[in-house]
Order: sequence, then C-alpha cells, then structure tokens
Amino acid sequence: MGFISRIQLKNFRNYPELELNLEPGISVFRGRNGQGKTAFLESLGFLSLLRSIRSSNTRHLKNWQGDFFSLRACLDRVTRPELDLSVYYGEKRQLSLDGNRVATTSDFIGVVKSVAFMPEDIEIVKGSASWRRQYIDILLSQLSPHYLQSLKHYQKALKSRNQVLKRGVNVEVELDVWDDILMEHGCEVLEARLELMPRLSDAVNSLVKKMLKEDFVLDLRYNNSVAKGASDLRASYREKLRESRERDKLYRVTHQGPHRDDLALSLNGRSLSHYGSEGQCRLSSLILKAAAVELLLPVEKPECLILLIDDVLGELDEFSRRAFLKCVSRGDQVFIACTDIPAGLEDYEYTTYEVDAGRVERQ
Ligand SMILES: Nc1ncnc2c1ncn2[C@@H]1O[C@H](COP(=O)(O)OP(=O)(O)OP(=O)(O)O)[C@@H](O)[C@H]1O
Repeated sequence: MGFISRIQLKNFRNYPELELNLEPGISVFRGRNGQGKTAFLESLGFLSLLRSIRSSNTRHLKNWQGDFFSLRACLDRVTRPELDLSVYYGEKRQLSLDGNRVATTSDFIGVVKSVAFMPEDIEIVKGSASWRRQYIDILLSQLSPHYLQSLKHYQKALKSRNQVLKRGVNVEVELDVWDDILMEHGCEVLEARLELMPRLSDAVNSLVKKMLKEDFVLDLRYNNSVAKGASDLRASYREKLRESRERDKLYRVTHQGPHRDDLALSLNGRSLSHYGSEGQCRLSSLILKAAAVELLLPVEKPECLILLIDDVLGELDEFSRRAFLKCVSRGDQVFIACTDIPAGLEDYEYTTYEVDAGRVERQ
C-alpha cells in the first residue's frame, strides 16, 4: 500500500513544467480535448513501466521544444519511508531511486505497479499477436522482476542469433552456442507464461460473470509450438530449434520460440477477433486488463498499484460500468481522464483536477 503524493514533469509532451500534489484513491482529470489528460496519465505510466502506455516511441514523449524530458515523483509508503523516483531521458537515460543511480530498468520497473486502460486496448483482441504478447509480458514483468530479466536475456540472445543468421557463412558453431542460451531463457519465459494462463483465465471468467449480464465464457489459449504435447520442455525446445535451423538459415531469422507465440481468445467457443462484435471485443479487452488488476492486487509489496483509465468508461453500459468501477476502485490510486465526469462515479469519493493547455489545477 502506498500512493504517489507528488509529481514533477519537465518537457513531457505538452507539459513544459508541472508540479502537482496528488491524493490516494480516485482522481478525475477533466478537460476539453487535446489539453493534456492522456499525457498526464502517460507520465504516470512511464514512471511505472519506462514505456509509453500509448505504444508511442519514447522520443515522442519529449516536448517539441525541449531536448530532454524528466519525471520525478514521491511515493508515500505506509510501512516504509517515502521514496523519491526520478527519470531523465536526454542524450542518455538516467534512473534513480532516492538519489541513487539505478543501472538496470528491471530494478526500476515494478516499484510503482500499474495497469492502463486505453482505447487502443482493443488491439489486444483485434490486433496482431505482438499486442497480446505485450499484454502478457507487461503483466508478468510486474508480477516478477525475474520474468523481466529472463525476457530481456531472451530478446538479447534472439537478436544475436538473428545477426549470426544474417551473416550467413560459417555459422554452425555459433548457432549451437546461441541455441543453448536461447533455449535456457526461452524456457523460463515460456514456463512463466504457461503458469500464468490458468490464473488469468480464472480472473477473466470471474470478471465476465460480474461485468456481463449474459452467460458468456471467455476462453484463453496460449498457442505455442515448442510446448505442444511436450513432457520435457527443454528437450522439445532444442529439438524445434534443430528442426527449423535450415529454414532459419534460408530466411535469416529465428522461427521458433516465445517471440512467435500467441494468445487465442474465444467467446463461447468462437474466435473473438473473427466473430466478436465491436462491443464484445472492447469489453473483452477491458476485462483482460481488469484481470491484470486482480492478479496484481494480492502481490505482497509495500509499494503501490496505480490504475490509469483513459476514455474507456463511455462505451460501457450502466451495468458493466458500475461493475468495472467496483473492480478498479480497489487500486491504491486510480486516475481517470475524461471530458465529463462519468456516470457511476457518484458512488465514490474522488478528487477532481481541471486540465487546460498543459496546466492542471485541483478543484
Ligand atoms: N511531444 C509533444 N510535445 C508537445 N505537445 C505534444 C507532444 N505530443 C503531443 N502533444 C500535444 O499535447 C496535447 C495534449 O494531448 P493529449 O493526448 O494528452 O490530450 P487529451 O487531453 O488527452 O485529449 P483527448 O480528450 O482528445 O484525448 C495535444 O494537443 C497534442 O498535440
């Protein structure tokens, strides 16, 4: 339990400079279109994950006039002293906690945990497999710093193996070395993803019951060629890499592994992306994100879970909106961006901030 009590932005999107005290619980950021509501949520998301919640490139976050951006926040914690988080992105990146330099991103990510609900979340259902892998990776990275490390090692090994494949001559011995490394980290990634599936599925379907009046079953199936029917994951992984080596050499890219996996989603037995209505796809993506909240809430840590909700309440009917608000109101801090106060919020206490052309004022 904890909350971000103060935030300071410099050159972030349309905020040349902002200093703001924040409250625990629900905060509503209200303003006309294009004033900086999403940008503010994005700054909080960046403090948590060191990436944009809008899936933009980090260089888009820097104000058009500036040559760096920086974020600073103070985290109030119940059982431990306050913690000062600082992020600087200029020519070089600098991260620090309480003034001490943090060398690796995995030591920074997860201090503040977050789940963002954005209009583009529909891509988790309708978009390419990379959206679904990203959804799983962000959740698992916050559940376990070890996962983030395994994933980074895997991605590095994959890049190196692909570079060897691109070179194309006298590569057999080098490929043998990279196959071992890839298999080691790939199995860690794969095991964590496979272990997550039953828990995620349970959380999703208990939310389906709470948020939808109809009797729906939202089925999640992790599609992976390495683990399929394998009793020994490592042996199967090695075998698949060996099997596809000639093809990898021909196309100069690694075909097997968790970087090619997908999460198949179906509603009442039919593929969501092929048969689901727009509303069913939107609601399913929202439920997947809400399930991430359910899994992150019980993590025993004195830090905090922030929820960033941008423009997704308007499309829910009253029944689903109330159930959704009930679920997300359990976050330590909930930030809602909107043009008008959403219906259903009158049941909760909340603080309102007015956003106007890169300025934020508490009402
Ligand atoms: N790197 C940047 N530097 C300066 N301004 C930017 C940058 N990126 C985006 N902007 C501008 O910041 C403004 C705020 O954008 P933002 O998406 O936060 O608005 P919003 O209040 O969420 O609007 P909406 O209600 O339409 O979603 C926009 O006018 C946008 O063009």
